[in-house]
Amino acid sequence: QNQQRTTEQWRQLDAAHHLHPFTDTQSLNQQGARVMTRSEGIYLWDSEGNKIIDGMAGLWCVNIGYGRKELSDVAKSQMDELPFYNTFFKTTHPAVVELSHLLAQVTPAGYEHVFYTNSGSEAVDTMIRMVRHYWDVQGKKDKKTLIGRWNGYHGSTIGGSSLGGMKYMHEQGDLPIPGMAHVEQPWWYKYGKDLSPDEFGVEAARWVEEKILEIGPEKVAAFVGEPIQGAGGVIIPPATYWPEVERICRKYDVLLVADEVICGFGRTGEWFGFEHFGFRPDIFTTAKGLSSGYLPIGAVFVGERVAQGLIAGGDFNHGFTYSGHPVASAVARVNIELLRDEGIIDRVKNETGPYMQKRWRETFSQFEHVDDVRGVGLIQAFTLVKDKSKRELFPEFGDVGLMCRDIFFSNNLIMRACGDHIVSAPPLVISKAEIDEMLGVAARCMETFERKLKDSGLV
Ligand SMILES: Cc1ncc(COP(=O)(O)O)c(CNc2cccc(C(=O)O)c2)c1O
Repeated sequence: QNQQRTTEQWRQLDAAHHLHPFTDTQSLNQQGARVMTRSEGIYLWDSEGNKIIDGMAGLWCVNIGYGRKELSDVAKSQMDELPFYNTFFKTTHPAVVELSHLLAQVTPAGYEHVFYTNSGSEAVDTMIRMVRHYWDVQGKKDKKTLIGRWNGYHGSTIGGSSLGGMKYMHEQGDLPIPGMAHVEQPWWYKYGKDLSPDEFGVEAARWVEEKILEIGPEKVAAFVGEPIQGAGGVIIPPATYWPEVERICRKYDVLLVADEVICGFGRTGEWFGFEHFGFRPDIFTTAKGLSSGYLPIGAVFVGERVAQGLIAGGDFNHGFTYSGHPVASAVARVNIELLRDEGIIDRVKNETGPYMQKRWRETFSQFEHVDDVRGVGLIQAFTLVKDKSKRELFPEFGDVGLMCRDIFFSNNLIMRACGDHIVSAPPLVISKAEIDEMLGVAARCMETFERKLKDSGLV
């Protein structure tokens, strides 16, 4: 259906008209974008006919894998029947009702209410407004500040990027907005010093208590965190971290929010990351795996306490034209039904996740400049380090990460460099054979990388 063009023609038109996200447009246009034309399972094909292993499931989102006709079929039939209607002004429609009913079944008990958005960022901004409105309705109008983590990622809207802890995003456009605070991330490898991971987990959670006391509990509305920090480098907190954070939030009556945009819908082997780590958020935000990226949709799940507060609180003046969009809702419903009925999440937990974690460690631990090889379910990473024996990172954090990522990419394997962390989050349908194929390519790339590293004089 797209007009057939040469790669060069697509690149030229793209360079002439298309501004890409998170991109230095000038440098991209010098080298030209890679044109992805079609996909199937865990594979992509580009306009030059290269078959590519998508070790990142797009952007951590294509949980169901590419090419599921059940989703395109339901999109067409819903679009033919009711392509759009809004959920403002006392109207609803079957597609969003059925999705909401299904989501109440796949979430643990106590999360019966869901608000829809078009993205994870909008889900985060919705949460920010909900949290502040909730405390207003409770008569605690000073309880406004939200605490996040440095290097946390909560999207690109003004609210999401303020709550996020990416300093380069704050510097761009005079952020954060008022009422945002940050604590250090629970990254044992860098901050753990001589503490054991379990000791460090409690220590890192105490940073939250210190921040609450510094601001004043009567001013702190919520603590917000990704169960595993994704774009911040797949920072997996020690098991002691989240239960301690939950205890602290309850102690000071601070709402606990999980940002499940990456961890949600099976990524860790549980439906949600908070189930893996054993805590219960008051609210959690989702997007990505909700529709497996086939159509844009996000959702905010509201626990009983906040839901009752909002429902009793009169007009909640917030929402989007496409909140609960019929076609996105129908696609999300079928996506969730497939994840559930095909037992995909159980397989991640009991079969392909453990296999990936075993093979991932076997493949990468052998390399001289790789350390902190880690992962849960089907989200995994390692860190490129200057000297393993001293847990010494490279001084210009990020340069070698890009070098490594480019070697994978030119060998038709997509992994992601977050600083000097190399991370992967493939579609949840990846088979054991495909895991072996992916890691076979990766191992050869790492041999090339270590040769290049030695030639670079960086080590
Ligand atoms: C935890 C979390 N919260 C919110 C968002 C924002 O979602 P939207 O993008 O749909 O507004 C995200 C998104 N995460 C994200 C998005 C784009 C790129 C990368 C990367 O790691 O390269 C990560 C995320 O990972």
